[in-house]
Amino acid sequence: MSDQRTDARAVLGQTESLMAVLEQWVALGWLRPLDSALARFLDDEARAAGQPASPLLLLAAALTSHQLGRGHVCLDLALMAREGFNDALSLPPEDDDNPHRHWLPSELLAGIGDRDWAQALDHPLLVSVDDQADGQRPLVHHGSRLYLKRYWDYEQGVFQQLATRLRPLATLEDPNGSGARVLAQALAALFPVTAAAVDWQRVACGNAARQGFSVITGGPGTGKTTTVVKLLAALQAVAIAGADGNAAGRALRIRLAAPTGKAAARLNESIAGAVSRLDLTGLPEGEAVRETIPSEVTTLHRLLGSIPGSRKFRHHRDNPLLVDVLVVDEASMVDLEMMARTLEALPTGGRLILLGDKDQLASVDAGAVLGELCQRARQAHYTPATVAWLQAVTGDRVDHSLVDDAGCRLDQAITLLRHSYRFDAASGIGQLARVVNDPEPGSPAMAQARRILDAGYADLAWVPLGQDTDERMARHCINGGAEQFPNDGQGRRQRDQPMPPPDGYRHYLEVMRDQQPAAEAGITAWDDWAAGVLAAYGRFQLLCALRRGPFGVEGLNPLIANGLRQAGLIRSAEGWFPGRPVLVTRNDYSLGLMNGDIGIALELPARQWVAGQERVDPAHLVTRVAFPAMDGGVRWVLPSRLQEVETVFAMTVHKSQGSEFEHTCLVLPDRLNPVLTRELVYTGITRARSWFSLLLPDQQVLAEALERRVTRTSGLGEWLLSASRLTDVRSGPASD
Ligand SMILES: Nc1ncnc2c1ncn2[C@@H]1O[C@H](COP(=O)(O)OP(=O)(O)OP(=O)(O)O)[C@@H](O)[C@H]1O
Repeated sequence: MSDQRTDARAVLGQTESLMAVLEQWVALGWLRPLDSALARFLDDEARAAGQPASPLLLLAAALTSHQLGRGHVCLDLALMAREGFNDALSLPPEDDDNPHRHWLPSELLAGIGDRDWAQALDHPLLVSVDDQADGQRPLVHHGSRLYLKRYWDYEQGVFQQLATRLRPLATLEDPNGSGARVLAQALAALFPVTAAAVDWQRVACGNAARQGFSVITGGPGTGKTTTVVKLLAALQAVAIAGADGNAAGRALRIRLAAPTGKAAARLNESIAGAVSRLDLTGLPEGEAVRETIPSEVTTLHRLLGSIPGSRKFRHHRDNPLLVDVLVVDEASMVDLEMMARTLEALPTGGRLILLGDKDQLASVDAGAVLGELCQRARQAHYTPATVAWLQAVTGDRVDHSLVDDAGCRLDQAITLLRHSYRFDAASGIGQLARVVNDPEPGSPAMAQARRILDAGYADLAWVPLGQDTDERMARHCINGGAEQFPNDGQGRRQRDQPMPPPDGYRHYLEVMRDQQPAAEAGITAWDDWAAGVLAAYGRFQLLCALRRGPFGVEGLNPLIANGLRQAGLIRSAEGWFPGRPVLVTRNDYSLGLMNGDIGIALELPARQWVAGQERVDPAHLVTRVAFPAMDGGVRWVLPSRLQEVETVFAMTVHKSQGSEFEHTCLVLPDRLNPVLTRELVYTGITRARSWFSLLLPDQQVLAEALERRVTRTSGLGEWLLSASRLTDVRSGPASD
């Protein structure tokens, strides 16, 4: 051991030795080339300035970059020492089976203490200490955390922006003032039924109306969309009545956005439905309010005006958005950088309302902003002043167990919707999501999940895969696995209508084959057919945790495609075969396609212009990819124009965020992997609307996944929850 420590000292005593270890970690796939390149770059810069950096500092820089690649905003030195270096850094990766590894982080860093870090990080050219972080030094050291400067700036930007907005608006702060009275009337009209229990949707409307920044969070079907539409109606009622301090009678400019095109399209649909269902009869402004609520949802990138080839946007602090209220749905998918850019582009008096499920997987890129903001949502921590205001304005009396004299400003801005209207007590999907997300203390989450899975819920099936794994997976995904559900998936009803049994991929391919228009049919018939195929595709989706391996996208896609070909449902398993579903993996602004959009390749007659009219040419068949258009129609794209797409018979749970499918099937791998966590399983389950099936090669993998939570290192939650940090913004209400 002491020999090893001496060797480790030697590695950390010489830059070239350290760089050799970093290069080896890159070769093993433990670090990204980017991570070691950063260390090399910093070393060159420091040498050029005649102030060489210590190898320990270079190692810290490479590890900070490594952590960013894993979604952590910074490297937490104290946490690393506490949790163990290898665990905190996930090195070696769990799927690493290379027997010839060299150094482990725990071996290199054994015996490195606070003093060593402090000495190493004391480098005036490379590292600023938080309060001088306005310079250009590439790293920022704050407490036990080390940041790349850019991410420090994002975190501080989000913190500062939220801190200034986290206060009651002056026009609404007094519950007896005219603004609050108009709001109370609007809420009474929008929520006419007064139940004995607290109506959390009404509380959410009150809370969100009260301040410049708010979050409405809740699981699937808890009514986030329904609530935000009522909230917008209430805000417009107050604005039109001139009770919000804005120019009298002017309706608010509202914009709705989501992080991906797919999520935007889905919200587009559900918002339009919720707006049309709004009962406005009790509002003095009545129907006039409906017209002031937009139902068009855009992506955040489009809203902010992305500039191709740049991380910058057209809208920023000096060119803010022209909005009074910005609603961002699926906010769990918004990473720290995007949140910083969005807040920066919001005008000073503009409100931001975030909607999302705090328990879903965090964004792929660094940061878990929604999760951090909502850490204390379950216990609410509302102050007596908030509770009194809510009671005066909404009529709801929040239970005393949720009251906290010491609640901070952030707590007051968060509302958790606590009742699912989609999944009642008879829903296995709802029950399973609940125990996976929030198991009762005292017994393993797996035991609780098994109890639900074995309870015979009509909407749940689980299939332990043993022999003939490939064949069973393919059969399940092609035919829908109805026989795995109680009563063979027969006899369920939905809104008093009989419900068809769960589908697999066979369904949309049969729609494609059986409903294909006659060759000479007109353009509309072909468009309607494509829309029907796309809708049918949405009835089933296979989700998996990984990209690689037999249980990842790369193994499952050919497995399913070959199965479909053998079943005679597609004619080829490769290339642009008719029926190939594709997922867009990168935004393509020229085509108007967004990361996450799904299209299907279809064969149809070519179109040509004859005498000023577009006609089909039945003699000439072409392949085009149909994508759903925002207006409910179809957009056709030439396959050759699609550069960044992949077949999507199997989709990772990460990619599925923001989407829902009638029947969702989740397959887990046969061995543990770092991405397998409770959040991943929860997100997979909650993509299911009516049927959920789980394919398990090894139950132990599920058991272990359910015991692991995603933790992301960042300072945002701590900054926002720290009362002392908020004293400067507690000095008084904001002006509107
Ligand atoms: N207060 C309510 N009373 C009765 N039904 C409701 C209520 N609120 C919502 N619903 C119904 O519950 C379903 C889900 O609502 P909604 O789409 O608003 O939830 P969500 O949280 O946005 O869902 P998602 O999980 O899709 O994001 C809808 O059918 C809606 O009409």
